[in-house]
Amino acid sequence: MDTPIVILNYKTYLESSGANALKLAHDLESAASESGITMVAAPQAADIYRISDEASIPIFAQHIDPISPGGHTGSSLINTLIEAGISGSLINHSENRMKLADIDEVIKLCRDNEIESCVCTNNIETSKAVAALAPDAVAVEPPELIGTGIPVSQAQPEVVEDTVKEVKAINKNIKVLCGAGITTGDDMKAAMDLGADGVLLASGIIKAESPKEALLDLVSKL
Ligand SMILES: O=C(CO)COP(=O)(O)O
Repeated sequence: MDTPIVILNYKTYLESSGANALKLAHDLESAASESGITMVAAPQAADIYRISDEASIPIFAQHIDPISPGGHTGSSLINTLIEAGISGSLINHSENRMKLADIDEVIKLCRDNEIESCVCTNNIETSKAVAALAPDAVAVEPPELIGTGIPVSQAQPEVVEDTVKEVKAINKNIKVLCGAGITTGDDMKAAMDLGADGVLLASGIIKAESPKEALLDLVSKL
């Protein structure tokens, strides 16, 4: 089996913005090299180049717009994000939801540009719908648990287990991650025991006193 994946969604916390975004990237870099676990940073668009210039870690965008080059003021163009240093993107995060047709368009843009697509979903049913679009990964995150510190893998294990089962039945090549409230080694181990390929998380690491120690604790039970 492939190694577990950790994606850290930087969101728009001050602790993960600007100079702090780079500091966190170095924490991810050293935690990944000490643990051997793949750790991906998903910073704000404005911080992507800063991180790719200074750190050696995979970087995902938090969002890509379903557009081609031209007149789209204020949008995030995939070509520019790739040049800035991304190798993948989150799509349809609960805090930035998209229409189904636009999700499909962005998955295709990622495929055509040979970068990874990770579509966020809110439950088992939307995970099944998205699996039909064949992204590289689906990340199921019940919105009511996001930012609460209550881990989906322990509070709603059936959501993780059934999403894995249903998505893999549609397309076994799609990786299934879970997120919302994931913080500790026990939370991540519970996710992996339920069949997940990894976790997508934010506040538990970003708000920790030592993000690097929190990352090492996260993967300590694997
Ligand atoms: O939305 C999330 C990651 O994309 C989860 O956020 P928290 O880890 O803060 O609950």
